[in-house]
Amino acid sequence: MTTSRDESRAIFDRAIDHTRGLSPATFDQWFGGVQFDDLTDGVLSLRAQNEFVLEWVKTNFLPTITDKIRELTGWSVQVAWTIDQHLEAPIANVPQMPPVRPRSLVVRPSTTPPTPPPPAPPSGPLAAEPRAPVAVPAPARRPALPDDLNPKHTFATFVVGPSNQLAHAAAIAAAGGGGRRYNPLFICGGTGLGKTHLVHAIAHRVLDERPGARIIYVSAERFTNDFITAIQHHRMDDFRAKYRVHCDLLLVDDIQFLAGREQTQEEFFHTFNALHGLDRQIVVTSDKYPQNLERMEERLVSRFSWGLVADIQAPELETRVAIVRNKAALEGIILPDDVALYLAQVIRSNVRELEGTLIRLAAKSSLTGRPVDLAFARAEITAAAPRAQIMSVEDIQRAVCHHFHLRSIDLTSKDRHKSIAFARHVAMYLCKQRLKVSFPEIGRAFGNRDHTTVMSAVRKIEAQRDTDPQVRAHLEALERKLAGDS
Ligand SMILES: Nc1ncnc2c1ncn2[C@@H]1O[C@H](COP(=O)(O)OP(=O)(O)OP(=O)(O)O)[C@@H](O)[C@H]1O
Repeated sequence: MTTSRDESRAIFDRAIDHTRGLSPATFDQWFGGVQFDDLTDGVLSLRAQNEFVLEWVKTNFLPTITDKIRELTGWSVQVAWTIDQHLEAPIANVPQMPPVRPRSLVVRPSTTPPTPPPPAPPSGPLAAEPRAPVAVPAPARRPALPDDLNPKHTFATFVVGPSNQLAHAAAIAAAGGGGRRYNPLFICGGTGLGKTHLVHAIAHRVLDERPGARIIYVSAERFTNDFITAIQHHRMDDFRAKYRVHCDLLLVDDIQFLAGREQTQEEFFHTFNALHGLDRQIVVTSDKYPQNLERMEERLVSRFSWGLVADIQAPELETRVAIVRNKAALEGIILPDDVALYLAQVIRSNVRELEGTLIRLAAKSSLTGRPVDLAFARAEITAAAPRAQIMSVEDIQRAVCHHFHLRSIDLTSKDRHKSIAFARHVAMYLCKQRLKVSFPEIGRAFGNRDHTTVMSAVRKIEAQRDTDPQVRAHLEALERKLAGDS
């Protein structure tokens, strides 16, 4: 099939619109450095401003674009690239400033009007910079909070329990609040467990106590986009000054986003070294332990472990109850104790979900005029949540016993017979997979075993799942059973 230039441009535009729709802000950042040349008989000719843009677009966007073109035309698309520093008609118009509201906060020291500088500690990461003239004036009092720093995420609203107390204490120390300070502080844990909350709390605390402190709070994605914009606009000096010099406290959320982004990792490595060398506090969050970060340079991984790695586990029942009560009080929701307990019992996987359910119940209650009582909560949750979410450890134990023809007491007993131990390990693994309860909680439910026993059981089954077809078959059968039964 041969197409006219207009037709091929129209096809390309449709593919591009589709791709832009998936992530408009990121798209515009990148496609300001790409130009369409031609699309003829399955050969797509593109121009990139530099190699870096080319690589990024090729890795992150091209598959979506070429898939869409294939869908529209049936062509199996080949891409021909040219490097051209001076693009005449880039696909996206790049504004002078990054196109999205930066998910970062930079607080610069106050210079005008002259006000007494905030009391600075004699030394340490948050000590005032030598009084270099700074171009951007900032308010002398605590600056207004940007949207991306949630005003509710403070230490005061964070409920501390065994699952998060180390991370909490370390966060307080990182904010200069006493205790041994670790640099970097690496906070890791599953989704919705309070990592971002703690990082915001650090920023709030520092801003309260030292309004002049220069804090950068940034997601790793934002850091990446800033970096790219700086490269595109030849503003690397500004970028480096911002991150390496005019920064007393660097808070980076979701560092796992840097996976496989080698050049950004390299830049972050140097940023890290510069700040660490000046003893400026660095706090990083991640959904994984440093050593489990994939496609991350070894030297970065090792630096992440230089200070303290503090993990957050799924909260225990008591903490969940406290969180849900706290949230209700903050939102002005009247929540009877039995409903708080019920919610905490059935929603274990993450706090975000727990909070979301509470808000949903409150909204439904005000719409229907029904009070949030136990019957109402039960009915709503059963109707709304996928049943897998409200499955309990006991449900999994029951399913495993049924599958392996065991009695439930076998799983909690001290019996080390091979077949019983294997079934027990499988049950522990499924609890970790499906319920996201903490290792200690699982240990308690399996005859008060130590959390390290659970961790090793889970690891064992993970390894066998990948190598042993029989184990995989058991797991698949159980997964099916749980999906059907639950
Ligand atoms: N211990 C806690 N006390 C009070 N609120 C909490 C606690 N843990 C989590 N939350 C709340 O749960 C919600 C999700 O937390 P947060 O956004 O910090 O999770 P996260 O670990 O950063 O997740 P993700 O990795 O998905 O970004 C927030 O509203 C937060 O305030």
